[in-house]
Amino acid sequence: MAGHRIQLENHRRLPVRKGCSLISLSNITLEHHTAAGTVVALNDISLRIDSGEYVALLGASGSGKTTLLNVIGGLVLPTAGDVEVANRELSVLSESERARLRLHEIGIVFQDNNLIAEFTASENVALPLRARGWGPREAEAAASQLLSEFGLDGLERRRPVELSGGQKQRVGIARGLAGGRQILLADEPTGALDSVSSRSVFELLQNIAGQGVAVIVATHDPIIMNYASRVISIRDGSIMEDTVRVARS
Ligand SMILES: Nc1ncnc2c1ncn2[C@@H]1O[C@H](COP(=O)(O)OP(=O)(O)OP(=O)(O)O)[C@@H](O)[C@H]1O
Repeated sequence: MAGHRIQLENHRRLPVRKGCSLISLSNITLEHHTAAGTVVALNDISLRIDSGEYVALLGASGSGKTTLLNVIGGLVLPTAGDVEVANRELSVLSESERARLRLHEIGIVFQDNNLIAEFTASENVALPLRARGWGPREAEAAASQLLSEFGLDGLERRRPVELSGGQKQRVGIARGLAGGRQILLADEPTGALDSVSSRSVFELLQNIAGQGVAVIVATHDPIIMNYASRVISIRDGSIMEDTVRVARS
């Protein structure tokens, strides 16, 4: 589906404006205390990410990429430092308030896409909308619209097992954005894909960022360098390099 330009008709158009701070991390440290000693997963990370940015987090295995996504998504709280996401300071929110913030503002996409096997593509995408209290018809209509914008016309009623790896990832991304979330976090979204499907997914994410969403992708896949607008290299829990770049795609 390379070259398919999404319009995100169904996406909140405003107030998502390019260049507004959506994520702000100040002096974040995250330590794990294990029987074998303390592991410093993140070490004094400060970072601001704006709407419309397409950020690639690159680093070796164990460098802290997933931990950083988890901190931004409010799935774990840091040992020290402040995290502000979509104008909310995460440390003062309860776990359920953070879950609610994710439901409204933060989509998360994983390597194995985490789609519910028994649900159709549109039911999977409708899930977060139903959780937000949308009626079934309204949610499924919005889901179908989003799937169509993502080049999945005609596949709405298929179950995950009846979709290719790339199609499943598109469904997962559509679910991540359903309802107009402003932030999309993706952890190795192309880890299980061939290079053609990987390009297509990275291009889709580029288009999504072009609509004002802040897209942050943790990956080992160098193909992302052709698409991301900013590359952050992490080593041993610290930012080694943070480069804003012009995508070449
Ligand atoms: N629950 C935990 N307990 C102890 N150490 C942990 C825990 N979770 C992660 N770590 C450690 O924190 C560090 C960062 O892990 P993280 O999963 O963020 O790395 P990563 O860059 O995402 O790796 P990969 O590319 O392999 O997914 C690693 O040293 C890891 O072993």
